[in-house]
Amino acid sequence: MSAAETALPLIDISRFRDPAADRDAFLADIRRAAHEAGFFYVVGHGVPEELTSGIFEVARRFFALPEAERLAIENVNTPHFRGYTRTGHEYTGGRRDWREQIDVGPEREALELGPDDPVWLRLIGPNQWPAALPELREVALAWQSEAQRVCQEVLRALSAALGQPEDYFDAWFDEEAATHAKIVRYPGRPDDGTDQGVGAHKDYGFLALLQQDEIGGLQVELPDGGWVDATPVPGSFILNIGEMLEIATQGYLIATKHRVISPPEGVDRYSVPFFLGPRLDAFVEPIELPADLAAAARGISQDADNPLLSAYGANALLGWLRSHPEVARRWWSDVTQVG
Ligand SMILES: O=C(O)CCC(=O)C(=O)O
Ligand SMILES: [Fe+2]
Repeated sequence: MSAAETALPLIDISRFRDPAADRDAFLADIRRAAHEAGFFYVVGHGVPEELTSGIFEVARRFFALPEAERLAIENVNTPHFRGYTRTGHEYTGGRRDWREQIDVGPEREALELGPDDPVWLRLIGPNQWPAALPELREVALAWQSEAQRVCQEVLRALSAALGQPEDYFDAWFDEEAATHAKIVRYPGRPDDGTDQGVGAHKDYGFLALLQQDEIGGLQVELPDGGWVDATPVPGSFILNIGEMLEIATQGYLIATKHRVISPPEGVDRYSVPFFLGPRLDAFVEPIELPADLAAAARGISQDADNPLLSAYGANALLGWLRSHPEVARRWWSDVTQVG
């Protein structure tokens, strides 16, 4: 499948630093992709093939481990939403997602918190790694660091495309940035007639990056409410705009809804999404856009069931509590107000 046959735009991010490339043409291309679709393929990213195949290889080995080994790092063990989630134990839009996964965040110790500290600081804490597959840690952290590098490069290109200095957002993405990755397996659809691999949603950080295998199933919502396939393009990542960037641009950039349809019975799909979240204490303020872009800003679409809160930590916590009710019940039942 070549990019010309796909419904979403394709951006070669290496053009951003290439002295021989036409910078204005490149910025116009990435601006259009992020404004119109909010979803695009990225090539020219420089992530070694060894790492992209390595992460799928450890993923296959992890999900093939006996259930007891996977459950040894189940996310209900800690309050930080890290570690393993069994198939059918995560929810989107109130409905069960048919996928199993490991959540990985930055390697940090839990904080000693007092009663006046914001509750979302309790999200910070260590990862859980499988004793039976020690190489997963190294590969996952290396992959995550490359995914963050690519996302930050795309964010710098978007900042420039929006008439801002390239480093406009850099301060939110220091070593305390709330980034995270998921290593996901979508089993073939269950025999109960459902096919929700993951239900329709927007991502709530600044940007998300996705490495998907060749199976397909990711779909992206069109402005008219229809859905298009984000067909796999070998060697590419898919990048999409998150809600924080939609807020910062007053809707000039768009956080597009997407979902995953389960593969057919007997087929597994693997994917590795990465979410570029800022520091938990980031407050997202509107960018002053050039007049022509401001005129094309659509405003922010508030969803009554999923209100946008301004401090990133509050949004992130709300998202985690909704999608992982078992962790919420065990570790967060004292929390009645997140923001
Ligand atoms: O696995 C995929 O293709 C997409 C996953 C996704 O959208 C998410 O986890 O937020
Ligand atoms: Fe997503």
